[in-house]
Amino acid sequence: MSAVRSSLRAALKASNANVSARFYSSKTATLKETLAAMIPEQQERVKALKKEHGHKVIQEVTLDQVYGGMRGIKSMVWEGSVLDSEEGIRFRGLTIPDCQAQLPKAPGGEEPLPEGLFWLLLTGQVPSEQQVRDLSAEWAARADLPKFVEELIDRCPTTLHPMAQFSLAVTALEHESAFAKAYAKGINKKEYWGPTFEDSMDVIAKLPNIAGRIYRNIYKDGKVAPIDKSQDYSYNLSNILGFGENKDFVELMRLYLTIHTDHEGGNVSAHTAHLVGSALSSPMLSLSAALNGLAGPLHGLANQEVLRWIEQMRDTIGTGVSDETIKDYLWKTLNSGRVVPGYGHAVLRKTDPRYMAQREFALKHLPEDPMFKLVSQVYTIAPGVLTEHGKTKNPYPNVDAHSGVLLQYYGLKEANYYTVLFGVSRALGVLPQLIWDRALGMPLERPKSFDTTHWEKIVKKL
Ligand SMILES: CC(=O)SCCNC(=O)CCNC(=O)[C@H](O)C(C)(C)COP(=O)(O)OP(=O)(O)OC[C@H]1O[C@@H](n2cnc3c(N)ncnc32)[C@H](O)[C@@H]1OP(=O)(O)O
Ligand SMILES: O=C([O-])CC(=O)C(=O)O
Repeated sequence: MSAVRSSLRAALKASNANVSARFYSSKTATLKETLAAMIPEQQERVKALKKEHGHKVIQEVTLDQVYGGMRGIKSMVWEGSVLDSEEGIRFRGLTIPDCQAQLPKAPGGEEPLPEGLFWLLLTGQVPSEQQVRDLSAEWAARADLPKFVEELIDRCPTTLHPMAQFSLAVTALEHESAFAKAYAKGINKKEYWGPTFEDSMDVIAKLPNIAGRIYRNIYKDGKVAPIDKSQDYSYNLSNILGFGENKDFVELMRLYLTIHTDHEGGNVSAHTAHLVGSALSSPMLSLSAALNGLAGPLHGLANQEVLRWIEQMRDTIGTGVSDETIKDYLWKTLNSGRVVPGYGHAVLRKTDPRYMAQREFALKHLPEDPMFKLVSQVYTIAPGVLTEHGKTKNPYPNVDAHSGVLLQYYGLKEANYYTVLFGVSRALGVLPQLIWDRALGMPLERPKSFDTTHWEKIVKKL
């Protein structure tokens, strides 16, 4: 082992690398080692940027933006991904097709492993196959839940929404937080990122057991399969849900968990994780807050709403119907004062590439499924209707317009559960940023607000 590597090892041990230490025997750099090596340079980069350009004015803000959900106000730092309104998301500069081509796959698999995307989001580097295998093994090794969290989930009434159960269980993991314990002992600010990394790895590793247990309790026999330590994250999640035997479902999970991770910083779940984390709340509390935002119907819960809406459409008008019939159905939804779920976006102005990735998966694996055909037909008709309706700035489908139809095809038909899978994936996107927030010493987030009387005075003076 080189001198650099052994001094890194000593530094990491000092920064609470309890579980990671088990993987030091690996020949390739671990994720924590890779990250530790990057932090000083990034700290210097940000320091220099602020010193030289900190005083510059970036943009003007209008009153419409203040009253309009802060759309377009450039006010956050988010390292993992940037969203272009026309092109869609790039993860550390890579598009979804780039990720499909470049990220490591499971043996015999064709879709990227979300472990690789997590590595990419955190470090900006495409990991080697060995690094991804080691990360799968590390997550599997950390997957066990504390007994009281299992009992907490088991005691939830089956009528409690799966997202509420999910958020409860993640909040309860606070009990295990290395960051909260280190803070209570008086950890130096410079070392915050170490226990934040450990907590993030722990909480992500435990999500298949939480998500799987909720599903098995509400919809099945309550029996939860053990984690297979030789398998990847998506296999284990699929297996706990009860779909481990179905290779195509496992492949779908790999794609699903990769593409739902991150969508730059301003979306409700990412922004929430960042905001709550800025108070130095633990990764567990920050993530559970993000999940509560994801559970709203204008955000992640839209995937549940889409499947319900498509099923209601099928039950009302049937399948194999004319375009005109679908058009009428869309108008009925709009005229009743509801949104068309899965369509529109706060930033995107074209079809979401995450929708396209799922559509391509469907064209390959389930081209004849009647529900997929219905979704495809809506895809050709809804943009015209929404344009004619004239309200939405984006008449095209977003990620949530497609996910449900894939899951139902493989037998995961319980739409109320769908956002839990979104939440598992979103954890892999928001926690890397929280680690960087701590490494860069990002401050408490606290924008200025005024009441309407003040705003009236402010704008009248302009
Ligand atoms: C993972 C994700 O979070 S992706 C988004 C998932 N959510 C959905 O699919 C729900 C349906 N879509 C929507 O409600 C919206 O398009 C949102 C919430 C995603 C974005 O909201 P905004 O940025 O405010 O959209 P926009 O500026 O285009 O809205 C202007 C008007 O069009 C309406 N509109 C937007 N999308 C739709 C839609 N799909 N159907 C009907 N009306 C719509 C808005 O409700 C708003 O109406 P209002 O002026 O009466 O308040
Ligand atoms: O970007 C947004 O506002 C919503 C979204 O698509 C996501 O969070 O995945």
